[in-house]
Amino acid sequence: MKPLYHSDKTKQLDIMAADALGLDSFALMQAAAAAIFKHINAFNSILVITGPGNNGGDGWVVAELARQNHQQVKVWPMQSIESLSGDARRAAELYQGQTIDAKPDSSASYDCIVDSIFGTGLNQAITGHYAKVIEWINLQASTIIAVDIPSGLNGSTGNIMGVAVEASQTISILALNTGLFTLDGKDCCGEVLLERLGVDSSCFAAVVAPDGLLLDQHHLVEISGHRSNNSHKGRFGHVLTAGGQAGMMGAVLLAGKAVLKSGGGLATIVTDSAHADMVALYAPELMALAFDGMNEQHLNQVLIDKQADVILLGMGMGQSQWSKDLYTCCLMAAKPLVMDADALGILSRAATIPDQLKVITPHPKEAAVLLSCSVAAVQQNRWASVLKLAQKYHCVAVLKGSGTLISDGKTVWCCPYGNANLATAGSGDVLAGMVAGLLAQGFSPAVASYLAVIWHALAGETNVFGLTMTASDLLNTLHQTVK
Ligand SMILES: NC(=O)C1=CN([C@@H]2O[C@H](COP(=O)(O)OP(=O)(O)OC[C@H]3O[C@@H](n4cnc5c(N)ncnc54)[C@H](OP(=O)(O)O)[C@@H]3O)[C@@H](O)[C@H]2O)[C@@H](O)CC1
Ligand SMILES: Nc1ncnc2c1ncn2[C@@H]1O[C@H](COP(=O)(O)OP(=O)(O)O)[C@@H](O)[C@H]1O
Ligand SMILES: [K+]
Repeated sequence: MKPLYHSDKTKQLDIMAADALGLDSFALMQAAAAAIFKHINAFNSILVITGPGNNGGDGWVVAELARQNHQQVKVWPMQSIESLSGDARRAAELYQGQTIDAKPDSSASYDCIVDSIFGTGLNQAITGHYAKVIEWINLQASTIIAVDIPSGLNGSTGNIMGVAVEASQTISILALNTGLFTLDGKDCCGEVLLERLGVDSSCFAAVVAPDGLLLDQHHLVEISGHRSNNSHKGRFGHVLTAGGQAGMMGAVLLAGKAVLKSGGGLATIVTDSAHADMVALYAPELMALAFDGMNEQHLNQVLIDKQADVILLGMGMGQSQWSKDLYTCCLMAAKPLVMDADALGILSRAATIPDQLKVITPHPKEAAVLLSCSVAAVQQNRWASVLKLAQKYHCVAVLKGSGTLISDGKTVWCCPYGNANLATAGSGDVLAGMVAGLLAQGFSPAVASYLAVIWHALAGETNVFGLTMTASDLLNTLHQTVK
């Protein structure tokens, strides 16, 4: 897994890399620019837009390399050369080519625009002239290559600070920033490429602790690779999936089916007595158990008789007295618990956190309730929010959304896959069922969570349904990613 760093660690990493390579800071800038230049050396016409700091410095060096390569290149500096300092000033002074001092007229077109306005040094919302230039960049049909970070994107959190470049490609230098992969990061970055400059950034990890780890689809081999032929369904766990009050039966059915689709051996739906008989009509492979709010003892007996390995609680459960009874009853069973949806509201008001709670799977609004803050506060720093969730509830937290984050309270894993086609009713219920299904098969809570998130996101991203995809379609395409 590639380490991810908040952007305030960049300077420290730059110094370590320069040391490791035996370079001074200007030679490091030249090395960074040479690595970026490899990605633009085939374009005919290039406009490099440079900012006030070292990100701009990179741009000036790139432009000079393009000029020496006989490409048509112009620099549009956002600041006069005299106002620059340090390495950026030196880079600008070494540039021998043309500059422009205003927006190109509409007849001029460039195959490629290099965005080297701001990188890790962005420290406030972009306004005024800079904002207008970024808005202009986003209207161009050119290939837009962002140096290090798309200008305007907060490299740590993935928030757009006023306005941000929407790049075709982002070429990160030395290490990847956390903000490239969550919230607005994915929309701003396009394809993310890492240029290590010959330094293995994993060797930094012992000195500068990463703020996150980037998940990779290769982890999915862990799912299909662990089954012996001489095994039976009892070996793959039994999940009790509890919820589904009137009008929301579908949620618990999707979750229960996802338990089986993700390889769980047995799945029982615990639901309102009014619908329990309908479960088999939806999916005959599911078992059903009626809960009428009064017979806790009966449910407990079943939990023991059926030897449920995991309880998944909350999908379509509501917040009524029946819901609270079901919550209480499921907790009495003292089985590993996964909580989603309505169970999270009850958990947020509960006097105690159950010891057996293993995983919570909130979307940002549910996370806000769990952390007693606003949705904006959760999203303002998803990295800090997921850590807080895991630490407060002593379990693995899955903070869903674009760039889902998973944490066990120490490490944060980030899933770079998935797209907005997953923003469809019930897709979170499918994810919760997958987490529980993998947990029941013996994966640890953290591994079950991140494997389910990768699998779910890839299935959503790669299936043929596109935006017509429903949660049921998603269930039916899981096999295309893992068999
Ligand atoms: N040797 C190295 O160091 C290497 C560095 N490398 C490259 O350097 C980048 C980091 O460089 P950096 O630290 O200079 O930051 P960068 O993003 O260029 O700009 C900071 C400037 O922007 C200004 N500013 C900030 N926000 C603003 C706003 N909203 N509106 C207006 N102005 C704003 C801020 O002003 P200040 O607030 O300080 O007055 C300051 O002047 C990194 O991403 C990588 O590309 C590589 O070459 C490898 C070697
Ligand atoms: N824009 C997006 N990009 C990637 N994944 C998304 C996006 N929007 C939603 N998702 C994923 O879809 C699922 C939606 O879950 P949730 O909001 O709980 O929906 P529901 O309650 O309808 O099941 C989560 O796994 C979430 O990460
Ligand atoms: K940039």
